Amino acid sequence: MKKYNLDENLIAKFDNEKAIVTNSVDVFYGNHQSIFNVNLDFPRFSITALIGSSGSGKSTFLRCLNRMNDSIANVDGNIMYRDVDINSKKVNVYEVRKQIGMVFQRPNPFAKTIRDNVTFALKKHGIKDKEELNERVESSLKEAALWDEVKDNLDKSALSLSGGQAQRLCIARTITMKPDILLLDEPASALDPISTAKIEETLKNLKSKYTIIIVTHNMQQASRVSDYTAFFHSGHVLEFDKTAKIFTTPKIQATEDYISGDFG
Ligand SMILES: Nc1ncnc2c1ncn2[C@@H]1O[C@H](COP(=O)(O)OP(=O)(O)OP(=O)(O)O)[C@@H](O)[C@H]1O
Repeated sequence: MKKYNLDENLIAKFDNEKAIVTNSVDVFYGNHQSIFNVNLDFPRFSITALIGSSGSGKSTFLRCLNRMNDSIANVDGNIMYRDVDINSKKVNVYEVRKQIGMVFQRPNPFAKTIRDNVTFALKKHGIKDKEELNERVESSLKEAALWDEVKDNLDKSALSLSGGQAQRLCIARTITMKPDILLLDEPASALDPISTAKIEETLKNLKSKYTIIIVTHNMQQASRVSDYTAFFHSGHVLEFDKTAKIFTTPKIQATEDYISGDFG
């Protein structure tokens, strides 16, 4: 395995408004440290890709951003969202997840109707008005680019959807809560190229309303959809910059080796 200089990290800062900022984030699974001193500013209304080889810490870091590591790891450092450190145990995790939603690698619709998948969380939060629920179903499915395909079958089981449709339903289910930030952990890795293209198109359309942070192994996908890219290696972020820069003129050898496939 090649050795890279972990001190040589190049984290660009931008003037854009920030959606979420991490300061000195370290993550420990028991005694094993998986994330080291990550300081990243995520620009608002843009897509940031987290790239890096398997085990480099992308998912662990992503999960810190809406407290999904609470029961499995110790997370140190500050994660600032709207002037609040959401890593503080005093902060209500359910409130955090209302603002910062997550979509997982495998589409995981509930064994309910398409409509009920979208309204489930809304009803839990006390929204009962039928008209409002119907409006939210339509607008969320439209935003997730699924409405045209399912509008005549809203009361059919979500389990009858294809993998790509189910993943767009999971996106609709998340955005129906009107979050600020959408986290996606390899959302297209289980999908065929056509479904993947639809997800990518959907994400590009969503970034006018949401800040999106996506973990991907797929370099073409990172270069197609993202505005910014963070390169993870052994739990460190070695380089963060505009995606166009990372993919054309990376500043360090490790990034160049990773994106050109000459890494390990
Ligand atoms: N639940 C867990 N318990 C203990 N160690 C874990 C756990 N999850 C991840 N790790 C360790 O943390 C490190 C980072 O893993 P993580 O899954 O975050 O990397 P990744 O870059 O997302 O990898 P992949 O691309 O394969 O999903 C690895 O050493 C992994 O073994």
